[in-house]
Amino acid sequence: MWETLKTRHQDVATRSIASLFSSGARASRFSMSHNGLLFDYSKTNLDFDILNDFKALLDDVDFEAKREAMFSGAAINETEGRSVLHIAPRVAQSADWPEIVVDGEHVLADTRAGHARLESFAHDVRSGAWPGDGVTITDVVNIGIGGSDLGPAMAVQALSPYGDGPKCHFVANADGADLHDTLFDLDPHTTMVIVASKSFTTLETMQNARSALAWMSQSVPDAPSRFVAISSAVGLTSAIGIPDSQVFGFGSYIGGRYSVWSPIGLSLMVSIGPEAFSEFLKGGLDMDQHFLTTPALENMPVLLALVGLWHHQICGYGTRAVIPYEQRLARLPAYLQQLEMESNGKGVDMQGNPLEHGGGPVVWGEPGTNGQHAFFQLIHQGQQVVPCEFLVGANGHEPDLRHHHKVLVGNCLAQSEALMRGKTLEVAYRELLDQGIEPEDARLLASQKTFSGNRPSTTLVYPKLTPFVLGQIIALYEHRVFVEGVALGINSFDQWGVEFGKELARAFAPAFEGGALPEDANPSTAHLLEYVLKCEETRESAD
Ligand SMILES: O=P(O)(O)OC[C@H]1O[C@](O)(CO)[C@@H](O)[C@@H]1O
Repeated sequence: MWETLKTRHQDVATRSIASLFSSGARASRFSMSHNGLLFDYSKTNLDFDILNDFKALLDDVDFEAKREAMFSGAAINETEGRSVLHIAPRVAQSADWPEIVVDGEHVLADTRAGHARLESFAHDVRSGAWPGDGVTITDVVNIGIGGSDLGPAMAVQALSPYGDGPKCHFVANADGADLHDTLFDLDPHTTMVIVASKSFTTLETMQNARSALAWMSQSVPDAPSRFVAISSAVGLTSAIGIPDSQVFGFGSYIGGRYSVWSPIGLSLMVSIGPEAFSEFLKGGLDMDQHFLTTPALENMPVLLALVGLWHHQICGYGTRAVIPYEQRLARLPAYLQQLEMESNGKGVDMQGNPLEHGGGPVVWGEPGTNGQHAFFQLIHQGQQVVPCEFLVGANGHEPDLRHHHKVLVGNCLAQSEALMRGKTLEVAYRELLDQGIEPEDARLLASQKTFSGNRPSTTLVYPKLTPFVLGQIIALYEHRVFVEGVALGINSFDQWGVEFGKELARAFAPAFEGGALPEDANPSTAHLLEYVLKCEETRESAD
């Protein structure tokens, strides 16, 4: 099917997307809605023949059976020998969802019990009942990195209008500046620290946790009592003395970058409250039900994936820009970078063979309208085509600033229109003449003001960024990653590619304590280190 799709691409490569609208019904036929969300992919070069070829491709790779396997708890993460059940916290919200049994463990029953315990703890923190010494927690510092940071950080910001609990802060980087700048003006007496790490071995997180504990110990006599641990490796959490009653575990079948739904989302739960957090889970559940039961070509995550495969694998566009017209989704592109690039940024298939059709694209982005004043120049006139994925809410949370929202939405719609429509040399020239520019100057300037157009984009419209809607959106993207991974033959749930760099960082550590670099270190690396150490000595003697 890949070859058929590539041939189709050759046939339609020069076709104008705008011309596809001449049939009149394209806008409604190449968009779909589900429970408040509208996904419009009409401003792409996809047609029904292409979609049907993709459907055949999904049949070839047994997509429906693989989807069923994920939901039923089969060990589809083969290289780590694990099930993939980030859906568990969501489907556990439905009393009727059939139990999922993995290695004799009743996943949903366990998930519900763990969730109830977490909810009770979050209630206590929010009400001031915890820590119980007359202190009310005003600030929460989540120490974690990757999936133990990006999901909660993105969601806390996204749902800030619902945030009526303690203020949440996030520390991820090994750079001490991150911890320093966060703790700088916090009161240790009223601060709770969450150490969030699935493995509880991640270097950055462990170092930040120890330094935060030292900071807390200067003022709070029983500092570990203000710490909470969240991990799949609960046996390791005692290393920093966190009491068992403040340790919340979750199953290893929930991958780090898929873990915002699990206890890793505690900071979000404390911020918006357990009821609103349940709404977030229910939004995810809504998307799960849709994804699991809807035919492929009416299925939102599948369609999102097919657009992605069409643009990257077939058209050869190297990157995908995600542009939320929603300031509070400022961290969504970073969140999706991990979700998509750590999942599908692979070079080999499940059997270890080089991927025939490549892995996932580079994902990047910024909120609109800011991006318009930064990188949209290239998107409109640069020589490479960057498919854009716009997201926009029909409503904002600021009724008094509704006029701002109209401008925001207007800009979003204008971008997708301009990208597709373009502007010919002739039109640009005429416009300049109409402005009274001399013909010779107009001719010169017109080429600068020409837009090739025919640049694809999709738009996801949601009613308002509520906890439920955010849950729908995040689950939508997660399932998209799964579909793309299945189509390409990738295991989307391991991340061996990040291990080698970690190994070398560990091996280099002694060189900073008077030891030596490993013998096989490259001379360039040795030269850089020598320079750093020299500067460090200079700084110390200057002190
Ligand atoms: O939650 P942990 O185990 O500290 O891992 C943090 C992150 O590190 C990674 O393993 C990559 O190094 C991610 O997959 C994960 O989200």
